[in-house]
Amino acid sequence: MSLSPADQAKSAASARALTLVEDGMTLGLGTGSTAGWFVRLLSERIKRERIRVTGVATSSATVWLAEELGVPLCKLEDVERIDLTVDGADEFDANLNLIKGGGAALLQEKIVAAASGRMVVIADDSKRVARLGAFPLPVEIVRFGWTSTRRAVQELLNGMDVEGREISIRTGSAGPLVTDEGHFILDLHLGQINDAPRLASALNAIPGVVESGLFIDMASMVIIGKTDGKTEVIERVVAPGTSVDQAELMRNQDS
Ligand SMILES: O=C[C@H](O)[C@H](O)[C@H](O)COP(=O)(O)O
Repeated sequence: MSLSPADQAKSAASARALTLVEDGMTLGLGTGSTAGWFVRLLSERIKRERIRVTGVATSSATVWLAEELGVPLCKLEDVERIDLTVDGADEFDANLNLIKGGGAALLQEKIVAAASGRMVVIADDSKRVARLGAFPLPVEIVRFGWTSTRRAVQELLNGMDVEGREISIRTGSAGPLVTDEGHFILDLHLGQINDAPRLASALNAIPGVVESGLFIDMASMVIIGKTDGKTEVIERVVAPGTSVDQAELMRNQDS
């Protein structure tokens, strides 16, 4: 079966991430089309090599896919720690900060990433940006009083160093889309975010905001799949959680 260039890139990044998986690991399984490739390749390796790994899914969609493919799952509440999480992203920058949540799974994804020893992002080149913000930033909010929360987010944006300030409520087939955790999603059309860590903290301080799709200092590696099947790895040398200013990034070209 010949793959489209996009799938070739996603599968190359996923195959490279799979080399980080060791027998006995507990794995965070991300959500989205790229993470879906990883789950598929993982399932093939489990069958081929009989490795024993357990997955913690980050959405109902990933639970469904993993169960369909025979990848063993457990709940996050049943494990003390996740060894490695592999997930996609909507954007990443040179500091390995991310925008996630295009598929509405940002909350479980962030909880799982935070519980992981290591978060590895798999992506194609289209996700690489000089500054985050061209992709609308998803913000998960509770349904109660959601218009008040939207107003508070709007007021916050008026004082923030961003290019655009439009906010939309994400809709599904029957009104506002409801996430796996029962919340709504606001999409913030910001164009360019000039201080992502500051915006992330300020959003999280608004009552009614559950989480934003800004993943700051959480990823330790981004694997970029290319349409020719090659990969490029960008790795954070210092431990995740260390400030961006101190982070030294290392680039490797792979074949
Ligand atoms: O909520 C969805 C996730 O954050 C996805 O990982 C993200 O949207 C990237 O998805 P894809 O790999 O399909 O571009």
